[in-house]
Amino acid sequence: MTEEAPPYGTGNAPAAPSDGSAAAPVRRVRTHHLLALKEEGTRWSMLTTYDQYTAAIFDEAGIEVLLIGDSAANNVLGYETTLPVTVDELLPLVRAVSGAARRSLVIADLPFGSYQRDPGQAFDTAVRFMKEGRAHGVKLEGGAAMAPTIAHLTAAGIPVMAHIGFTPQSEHALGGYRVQGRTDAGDELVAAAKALQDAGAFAIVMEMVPAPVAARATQALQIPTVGIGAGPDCDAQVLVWQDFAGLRGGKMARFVKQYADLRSTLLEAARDYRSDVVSGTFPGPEHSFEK
Ligand SMILES: Nc1nc(=O)c2c([nH]1)NC[C@@H]1CN(c3ccc(C(=O)N[C@@H](CCC(=O)O)C(=O)O)cc3)CN21
Ligand SMILES: CC(C)C(=O)C(=O)O
Ligand SMILES: [Mg+2]
Repeated sequence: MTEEAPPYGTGNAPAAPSDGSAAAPVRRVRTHHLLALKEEGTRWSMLTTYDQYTAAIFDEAGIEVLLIGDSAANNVLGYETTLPVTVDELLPLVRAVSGAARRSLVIADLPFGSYQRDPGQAFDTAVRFMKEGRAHGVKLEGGAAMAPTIAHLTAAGIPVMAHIGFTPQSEHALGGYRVQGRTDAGDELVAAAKALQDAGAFAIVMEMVPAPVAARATQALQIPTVGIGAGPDCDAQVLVWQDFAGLRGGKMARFVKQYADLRSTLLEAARDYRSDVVSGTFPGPEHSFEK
């Protein structure tokens, strides 16, 4: 006897395409594919995601890499910055995303304080994200000082995405949310990118870096650069999903382009629903059980 699937959730199983077609076997995006894309001059995209439904949708759309950002701190959990979020808070989100993504590469962001002590601490945290969260790799913030940590993780078979420029976990040391690598600090940024590549990183996020500096780093590296506020010449781009989909209100950073207006859509839907409930229009007979 076959049981019908309940009309909710996915049981965290790989999502079937929304057109109702049978789930065809798909090939997972791998880090070496991203390197090959750079070699052939093809750009690729990354979005943050923190739950199974957005993960399944972005996967179906062909987004090559899904990042469970530590930005879940401010975009999901309601903290002001990324600093307070813990490994235990991020792990269930990582598990939700990796369970729903069939094709996208799933990368977990290591939160503040979970990897900076030494390479051993970074290893322990990365292993938790890969064993318990089923991530395919991790991302960590920091310049050349992170090279030994990246070398240690990659030697253990853990793909590592680096993150330089404006690194939000260091906002108090960097003096706030500002563009990094202006003037002669640009040379330092390119040098750091090379050091992280040499340590084994498979890609490097460059956040809020002047476009010419990001272009120079992109040209100097074999591994792909992933820009966010780093101009048009990076090999890939990343945005926080609530920014790109217009879910959150408020002032957006300059680097955000809004591709939808989900906040307005949901606001209108919630108002309509409430008004139907108050007026007695919902539920109707079609939503009721006669016996
Ligand atoms: N929703 C969201 N989007 C993000 O891009 C994001 C997060 N959250 N959380 C973690 C970090 C923090 N990030 C931020 C936050 C603020 C600015 C910002 O205020 N930028 C201004 C000032 C730039 C300047 O003048 O130097 C801007 O206009 O871009 C930038 C990046 C990027 N990340
Ligand atoms: C913005 C991306 C790169 C990030 O680190 C995050 O969302 O946490
Ligand atoms: Mg982050």
